[in-house]
Amino acid sequence: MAAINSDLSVIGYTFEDIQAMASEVLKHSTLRPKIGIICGTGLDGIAEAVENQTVVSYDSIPGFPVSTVKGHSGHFVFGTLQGKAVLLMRGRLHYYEGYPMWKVAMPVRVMKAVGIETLLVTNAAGGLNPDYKTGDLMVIKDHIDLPGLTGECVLIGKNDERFGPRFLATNGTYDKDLRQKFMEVVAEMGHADIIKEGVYIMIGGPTFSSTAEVRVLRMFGADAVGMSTVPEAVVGRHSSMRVFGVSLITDMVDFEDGSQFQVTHDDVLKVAHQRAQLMKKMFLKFVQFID
Ligand SMILES: O=P(O)(O)O[C@@H]1C[C@H](O)[C@@H](CO)O1
Ligand SMILES: Nc1nc2[nH]cnc2c(=O)[nH]1
Repeated sequence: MAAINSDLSVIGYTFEDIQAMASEVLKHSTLRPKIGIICGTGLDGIAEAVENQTVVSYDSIPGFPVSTVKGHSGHFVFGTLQGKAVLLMRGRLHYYEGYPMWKVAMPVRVMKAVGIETLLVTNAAGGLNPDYKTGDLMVIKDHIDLPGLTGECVLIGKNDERFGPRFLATNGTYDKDLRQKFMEVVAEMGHADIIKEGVYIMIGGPTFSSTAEVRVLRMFGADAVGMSTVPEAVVGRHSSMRVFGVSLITDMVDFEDGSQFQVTHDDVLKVAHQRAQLMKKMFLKFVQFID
């Protein structure tokens, strides 16, 4: 009798699958971007600033999963930002939507096959660090892959070395120069007061964390909690991309027992929309410095 799970080929897309999807995406534009941007929940305002846009809907790419979450519209946008060719993902995939972890970050492999070398990732997150406030931005200096630590690492499954190495060091995932440049840009724009640098912890979601859980997350050393980004950043590094991530703090978690405040997805979207224009301006300045 065959061993259970002996067919490892069912885990993951093949190199050829990814190449085929990338070719499909590339058919739609003559641009060959090296900068890729993944827009977090409600944070796709940056797409408005993209000039010479070509939109490629995920559902038009054979085999490509679709986004199902409010605030994630589900298409790639080719175009230029400050004259630089970019490829945006308006809509990401989350583990809690029911996708296996290896599928959640497969668009990053497609981006790599398209030619992306620098990956900029945004997300909406809850603030755990008591020095933060709603509306702050946290440049991600490191992450805690809670699903990964508990056996749901995005790189689990058969490894094709053409994607990257079997074993990956994930310290230093977030590019130091890009982090520094973003902080400088924001400070020059007069917003040094809202910019922080910290550790993002990924939970599987879709539940927002309980009071006991947020205490644990803080004890682990995390400054913000969210439900995405880490698989994308890990696959980005696995693909030898330069990775940058920034979290918008959409709410502050409450550590007190009996707290009446309960965050909702609409609260997250509201703060994301309030900050959309500012984030757009920051990214417009930031991309100028990316080679
Ligand atoms: O895609 P991101 O991580 O920005 O989305 C956050 C986390 C959940 O998907 C959602 C919760 O409101 O926002
Ligand atoms: N509290 C909290 N707020 C969020 N905003 C976006 N994601 C999250 C999360 O996981 N927790």
